[in-house]
Amino acid sequence: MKLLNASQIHQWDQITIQNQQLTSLELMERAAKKCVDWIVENLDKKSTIYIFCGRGNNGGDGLAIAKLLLSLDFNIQVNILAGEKSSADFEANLKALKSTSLEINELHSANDFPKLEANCYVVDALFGSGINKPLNGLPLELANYLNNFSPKKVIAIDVPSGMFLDHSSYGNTIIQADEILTFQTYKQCFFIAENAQYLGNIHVLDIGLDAEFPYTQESNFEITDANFAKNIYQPRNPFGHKGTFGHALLIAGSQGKYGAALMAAHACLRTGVGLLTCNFPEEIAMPLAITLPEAMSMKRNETIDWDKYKSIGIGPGLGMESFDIIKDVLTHTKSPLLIDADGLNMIAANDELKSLIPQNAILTPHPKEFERLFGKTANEFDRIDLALQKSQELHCVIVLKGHNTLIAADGVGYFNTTGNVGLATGGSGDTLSGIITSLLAQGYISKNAAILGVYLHGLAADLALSKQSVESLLPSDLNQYLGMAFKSLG
Ligand SMILES: NC(=O)C1=CN([C@@H]2O[C@H](COP(=O)(O)OP(=O)(O)OC[C@H]3O[C@@H](n4cnc5c(N)ncnc54)[C@H](OP(=O)(O)O)[C@@H]3O)[C@@H](O)[C@H]2O)[C@@H](O)CC1
Ligand SMILES: [K+]
Repeated sequence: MKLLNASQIHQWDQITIQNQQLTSLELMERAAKKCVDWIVENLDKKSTIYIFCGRGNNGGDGLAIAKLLLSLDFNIQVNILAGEKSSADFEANLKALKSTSLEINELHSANDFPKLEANCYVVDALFGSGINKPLNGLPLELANYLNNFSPKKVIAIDVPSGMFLDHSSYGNTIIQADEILTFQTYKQCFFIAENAQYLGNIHVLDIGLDAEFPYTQESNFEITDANFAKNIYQPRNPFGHKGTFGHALLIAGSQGKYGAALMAAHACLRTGVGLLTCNFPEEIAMPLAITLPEAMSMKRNETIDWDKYKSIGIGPGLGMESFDIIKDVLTHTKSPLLIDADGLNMIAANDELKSLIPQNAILTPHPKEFERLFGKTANEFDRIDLALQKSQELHCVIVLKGHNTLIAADGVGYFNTTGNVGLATGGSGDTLSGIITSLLAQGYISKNAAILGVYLHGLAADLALSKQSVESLLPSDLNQYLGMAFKSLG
């Protein structure tokens, strides 16, 4: 699913109004009704709901919500920012609300802020997709007031006020949401870790916007959900033999980091590779044979037959002392390549190695490794832009690992939607390397191996939560759930 920017979302609104022969006020009513359905189902009617409205259409939504809640006998209190300028639909809803018995509190200064009851709810309808500058003045004071109070829940309408949809809000004040009721589609800002503290649970409400419009739009960003993964999944040929599913070579492990190599190998096997050869330190050849008898092994300094392998994965637990082997691989490989961890760190420290990265290689840095490779950026949006730029320059795929891992390929960024914080532990990346190396060996093109690998890795972690908690989850647990993750694609 494409992620649209703020201006495209605004156009989407207009196209829907045209194509469905609606008024914008009717569309607003539809949006408000969806929010109210959610509120009725999820909030405790006994607690007061304080609704804070700006004077644009986000504020208009807030007023339309207030009108509906009033008709359902919810206990509400409505506050609007004082000001001259307002949208037509805001004015129409204000007029309608003023015709009821409800008293409306106008906020001219901080003295007008209501005293919030303990255990109340706050609906944040100050600014939505029309935000065009950081909060300042009275809205800023209000945001600080609400953030300091901590009501039972803050429900943001469309986006938390103060958050830009498609560029960085780094360092700005944003109203902290517990629940976000967003219209029709995810917004790019929801996938950015620097916004994490302001984002709560995100609920996408279908308000029936024009179904065709997103397909007519150019976008540099997409999200990879179940449908996306199903489309790129290649079901296993029932007549296949071990040669059909590729022979992978995994070059990993060093003293003190043997586990990384074993975890990568295990995940590689569980992802369906036909054959796996492990180039691991000699001292773990025996533990490997005992724990993963399906894997073959070779010595670290043994000559590699470059024609033999359908994919090579290098890096998990490799250590920084393996310069010769990474150089050898970068120079000679004829197979699709995945580079992770110390493989990346050695490249970052050496310009010659950097110049040898082959086309279509998959690089899987975490943010620190990314910084070592490509430099520091002022914020996460810039880092993502840099990943897109570097993936084009180097003709490779960059998997920027994080809460919503981004796969940068061909100038497009794909945000992954599976996974949980249980993955934030040593070994997760090694498991991911094994999975992607396996998919490469099975003939997936680099971009699809990276997208599907990241998706399956996250999904296995989500499925593992049926038995584990986000605290207890171990990367090696994922191997047991890769089977279920694959089954969900069939
Ligand atoms: N898309 C859809 O499908 C649907 C959208 N709907 C709703 O419409 C919302 C978008 O509404 P919107 O365009 O009227 O903008 P909104 O966010 O209310 O801002 C209003 C004005 O505030 C101002 N302003 C900006 N930043 C500021 C700041 N920091 N401090 C102070 N002022 C600031 C700025 O005016 P300016 O300052 O430029 O004069 C801006 O024009 C959307 O989020 C959703 O809730 C639904 O109703 C139906 C379906
Ligand atoms: K809002």
